[in-house]
Amino acid sequence: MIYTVTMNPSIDYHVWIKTMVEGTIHQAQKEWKTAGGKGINVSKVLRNLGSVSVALGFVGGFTGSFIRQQLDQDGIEHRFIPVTQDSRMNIKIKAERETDLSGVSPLIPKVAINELMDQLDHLTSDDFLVLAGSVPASVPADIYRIIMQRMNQLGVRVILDAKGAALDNALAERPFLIKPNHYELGELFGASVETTEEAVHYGRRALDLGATNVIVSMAGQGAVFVNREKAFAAQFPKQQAVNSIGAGDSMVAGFLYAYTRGQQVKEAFQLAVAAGSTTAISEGFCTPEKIEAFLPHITITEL
Ligand SMILES: Nc1ncnc2c1ncn2[C@@H]1O[C@H](COP(=O)(O)OP(=O)(O)O)[C@@H](O)[C@H]1O
Ligand SMILES: O=P(O)(O)OC[C@H]1O[C@](O)(COP(=O)(O)O)[C@@H](O)[C@@H]1O
Repeated sequence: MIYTVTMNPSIDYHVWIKTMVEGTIHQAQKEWKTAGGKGINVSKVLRNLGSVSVALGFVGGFTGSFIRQQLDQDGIEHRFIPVTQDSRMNIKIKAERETDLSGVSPLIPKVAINELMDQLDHLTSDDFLVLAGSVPASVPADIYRIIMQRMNQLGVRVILDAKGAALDNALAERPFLIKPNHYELGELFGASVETTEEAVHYGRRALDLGATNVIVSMAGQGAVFVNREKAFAAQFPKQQAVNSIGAGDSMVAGFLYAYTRGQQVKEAFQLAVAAGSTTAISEGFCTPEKIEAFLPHITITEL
């Protein structure tokens, strides 16, 4: 089974305006509201692709009820732990450029964290665990490292999609896969990662720090995959992004979907790129049909 953990779920409020002018009132042209947060997005894309997963994490208040309802409607099993304060709302303003405003996280009491740990202690070596997204301020900053230490004892493979300290301090626990974007990878090493060569170089340094497989996403410029045996670069024709929110999460889901069906890392990487790109260039998340149509446009080069 695949489990996803979203420590900090959200309602993502996507709103389209013509032009953003600071200090003025804007009339929205279009809007939509979805249950968000990186682990939840991974569960949604896995569901689109036909894979079952269980979504875990903390939700609370009226926003938390919305998140639960949406997952119920989508047919995604969830075992969220309730907290008292409202789950956050993240605003995604789409004008000439995209501007994000991430809301304040609810307080997560220690008892809720212990409950999550109890849930995770039931996982087995057949399971994959996705730890994705930010960690609320009230949760220990090294929670991913702590969870991974426990998962290593159980033989659970962990996919870690985090940045900053949450990524840095968990790498030594040997995540099965990490998927930083090129900024996040650069931040890890205090470097700038702009080119394929730099992505491969710093991706390999992440292997030295403990990661088993690394995908470096580079938005519209492509992506890179490295592990101890292989290195690949993915290229695709330049496209206008329509909605890049969840593109990275779609990559994680695409890789997992293919890998858990026995595909080799090269094919899993290609599917990851197709999933990320078709999410980025469409309004909703990727679908199997869109992925199928996009796959032939991806060139994978072994480096
Ligand atoms: N403009 C675009 N055209 C095509 N694919 C895109 C575009 N922007 C993002 N993608 C796809 O989505 C993936 C993840 O995007 P990226 O922005 O790097 O990740 P994140 O959402 O984690 O920041 C990229 O590797 C690529 O496959
Ligand atoms: O937990 P974080 O890092 O604040 O990210 C949460 C946000 O990221 C998203 O999961 C989108 O992530 P990506 O665009 O990186 O795939 C949104 O749904 C959510 O609002």
